[in-house]
Amino acid sequence: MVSPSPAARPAPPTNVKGARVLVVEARYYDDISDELLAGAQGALDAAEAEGVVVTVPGALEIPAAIAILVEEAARAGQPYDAAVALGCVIRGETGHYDIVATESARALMDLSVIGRLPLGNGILTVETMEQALARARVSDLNKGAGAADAALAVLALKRAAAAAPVGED
Ligand SMILES: Nc1c(NC[C@H](O)[C@H](O)[C@H](O)CO)[nH]c(=O)[nH]c1=O
Ligand SMILES: CC(=O)[C@@H](O)COP(=O)(O)O
Repeated sequence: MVSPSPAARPAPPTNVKGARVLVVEARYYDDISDELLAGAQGALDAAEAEGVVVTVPGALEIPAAIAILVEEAARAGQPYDAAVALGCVIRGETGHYDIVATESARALMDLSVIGRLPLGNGILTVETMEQALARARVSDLNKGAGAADAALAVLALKRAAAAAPVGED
């Protein structure tokens, strides 16, 4: 089996400075969440974006939390520019793993595509705690930063498209 290696992280986009990013973390495993959050916050800091962190019980609650908070922030005139989902789903004895892993991912994809919301999915779906730690640790695969980087990359694309719509003379 190929061992994953830390992916080279991209330089932060230049047009996301000051972005307001909602970070929703499912604090199901504290040690994992600490690492994912530190990684995501580091990526947002590097891009000079503002992270607003909200905690929910588990991965299944993340999509609804994002949907609710994004809508309320827009209504309040303080919209979020992007969102990051952080969590860890570790397979147990039953099929519940498949529900939690698949449904949270599916709902996040729908939220992002339908809502045109730049969204990074940092919900780990793994077999063991060891796999989770290797992916969560900032000093290792740093998947929290990867999720934040992904959200910022799509936000940069969105802002660039808005600034110069395709086909405009
Ligand atoms: N087993 C894991 C869960 N399960 C809980 C669900 O996410 C949800 O909170 C519950 O079904 C109530 O709606 N959540 C994780 O984030 N990680 C797990 O490993
Ligand atoms: C991912 C889960 O929901 C899982 O941790 C629950 O464990 P089990 O399948 O043994 O109930």
